[in-house]
Amino acid sequence: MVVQAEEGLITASARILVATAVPAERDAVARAFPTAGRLPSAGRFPTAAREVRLPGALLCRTGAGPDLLAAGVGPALAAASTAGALTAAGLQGDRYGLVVCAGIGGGFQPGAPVGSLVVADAITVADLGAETADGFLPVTELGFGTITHRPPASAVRAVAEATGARTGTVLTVSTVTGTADRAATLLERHPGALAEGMEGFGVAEAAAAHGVPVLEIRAVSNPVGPRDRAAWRIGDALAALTEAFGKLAPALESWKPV
Ligand SMILES: O=C(O)c1cccc(C(=O)CC[C@H]2O[C@@H](n3cnc4c(=O)[nH]cnc43)[C@H](O)[C@@H]2O)c1
Repeated sequence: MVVQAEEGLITASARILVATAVPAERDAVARAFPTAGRLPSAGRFPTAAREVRLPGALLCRTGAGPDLLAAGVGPALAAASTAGALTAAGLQGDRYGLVVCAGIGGGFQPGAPVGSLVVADAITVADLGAETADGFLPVTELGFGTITHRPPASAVRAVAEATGARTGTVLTVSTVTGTADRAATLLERHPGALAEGMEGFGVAEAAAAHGVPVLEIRAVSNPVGPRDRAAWRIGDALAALTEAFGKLAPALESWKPV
């Protein structure tokens, strides 16, 4: 597989790490790689898969497909787990060429209806900063760090074309949005936001620290807004994730030089 991204050449030997939050999401991605084997009756992984114990996380090496990591819920644990996997690969001299954060997420309405797929052109942390009397200040305005990672545009396009995903900002939050007011505030601050999740920025920080490009793909399981558990469609979103990854392997192969 040869992929040219803005960040550099990803070669035929490049491996892909897919970081989800929970095992159910990881297994939804695994189901898209039938060449890796059948799901064993007693197990969760394709038969060709091998489990590698890493500090704080279990890595599933599918062989034919990408490596899969259930990295944990929230930006901090997802960053720690992803960094561990990237470090382990680097120490073995077998670095990853791409990290993909994938999972279910909330969709801002009407841009990202439940059941739709979103690929991030910006991975932005929404609540890292300071609350002041005059409103929220992002951490960058306090003189620290970054709040946005930008995936390679050519890769984002390839994913969108192959899967039909909508393209926009995916926000990372530490607290799931639960009111219409909060959703409106987030959209006012981030007019390009289509979805929110809890891991993307953490995964992206780890990838950036290792100089590896990152993507984020979210299948929308619920609307962002007033809390309504009856409106969750987690099964449908997991199925959409499987379908998306089924279309992704050829898309990655067809990425063109920028
Ligand atoms: O209790 C609630 O109201 C509630 C609403 C949505 C999601 C949750 C979760 O605990 C799931 C967190 C998990 O799933 C991703 N996720 C899914 N939907 C959203 C969302 O609307 N906003 C943020 N994250 C979401 C997230 O990436 C976590 O991995 C609870």
